[in-house]
Amino acid sequence: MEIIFYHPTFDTQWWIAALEKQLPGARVREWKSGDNEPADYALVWHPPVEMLQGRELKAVFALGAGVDSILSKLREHPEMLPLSIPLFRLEDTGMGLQMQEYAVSQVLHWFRRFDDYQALKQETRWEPLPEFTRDEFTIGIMGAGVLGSKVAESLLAWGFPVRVWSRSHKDWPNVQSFAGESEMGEFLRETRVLINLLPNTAETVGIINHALLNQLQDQSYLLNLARGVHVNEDELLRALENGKVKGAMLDVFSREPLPVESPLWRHPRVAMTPHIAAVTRPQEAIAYIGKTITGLERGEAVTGQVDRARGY
Ligand SMILES: NC(=O)C1=CN([C@@H]2O[C@H](COP(=O)(O)OP(=O)(O)OC[C@H]3O[C@@H](n4cnc5c(N)ncnc54)[C@H](O)[C@@H]3O)[C@@H](O)[C@H]2O)C=CC1
Ligand SMILES: O=C(O)C(=O)CO
Repeated sequence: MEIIFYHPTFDTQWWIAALEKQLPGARVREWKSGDNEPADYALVWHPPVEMLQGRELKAVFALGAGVDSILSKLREHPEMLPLSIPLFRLEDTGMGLQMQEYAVSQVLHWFRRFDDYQALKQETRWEPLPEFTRDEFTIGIMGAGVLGSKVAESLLAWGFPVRVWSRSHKDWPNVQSFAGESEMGEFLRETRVLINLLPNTAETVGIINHALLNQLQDQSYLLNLARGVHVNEDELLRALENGKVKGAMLDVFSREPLPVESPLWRHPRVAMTPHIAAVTRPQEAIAYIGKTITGLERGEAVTGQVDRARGY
């Protein structure tokens, strides 16, 4: 079995050795421009069109959870990957735990008013503030997929009321579930902390805008863990000014790296990280890819295939 590998930043030689160990009998090579030799599988992140175009592959694996960048390239270059070749993505593979760590630490930060105490410290003020209670801290998670479900689980364990909004209703214990546009308003009305874990699709671009933020409770919080294009950043800044939103924690931005002139850098109630909420964990990713390739070779049912028509 021949596997080609391309990632602009990963330690390719390390990955090749680990993949060959996971899949005895497979020959893994780094794809380089000009390599047209046959291959059965391709493992990629931001692949050049030339790498995939015209190849008779059994499957392509994206080395991340979100496939928006590869799907957007495919819209420009549909010849890069015919629909007959399945595209897989990483399902959890260690990202669920990272998202849980991120979400729990940030929600507790706001819940215990550490943002307010930090602001008081700037003014040298010693001032105990009233406590928040959990019943005024309802968590609303947009996107109830692999990662959204993990985040819901961890915040439930901390005793917060949790609700989710996605395409279809979920029957999860102790979680209120809302689905589709018709239930969006009801979902937002009680939400105090909005956590975004939607995929980037034509339907979700710009979804966190003035109209949506306006339906949240006053003095709400936004945690964006998914993609920057989900948030209209100018409208978020306005909501921060008019009191709708009290604080935002952003891991992802409409342009990355975030340009220095963006006012988000300087806003006192915006915190940020540079798109590190959940990174690809090599061992877990390789175990999943190995298991999935073995399943495909045996003709077994596997999970993680992207629905290209749906866009995620
Ligand atoms: N910031 C970071 O470091 C990372 C960000 N991500 C982002 O997180 C996203 C989510 O990942 P997973 O949970 O694995 O995806 P998933 O595909 O398992 O879940 C997506 C969820 O969104 C819902 N959804 C999709 N379109 C919708 C719509 N139009 N209306 C309502 N609900 C809709 C689906 O029903 C599903 O519940 C990824 O697409 C990626 O962009 C993923 C990993 C790391
Ligand atoms: O896997 C993804 O989609 C990511 O955003 C990784 O950072």
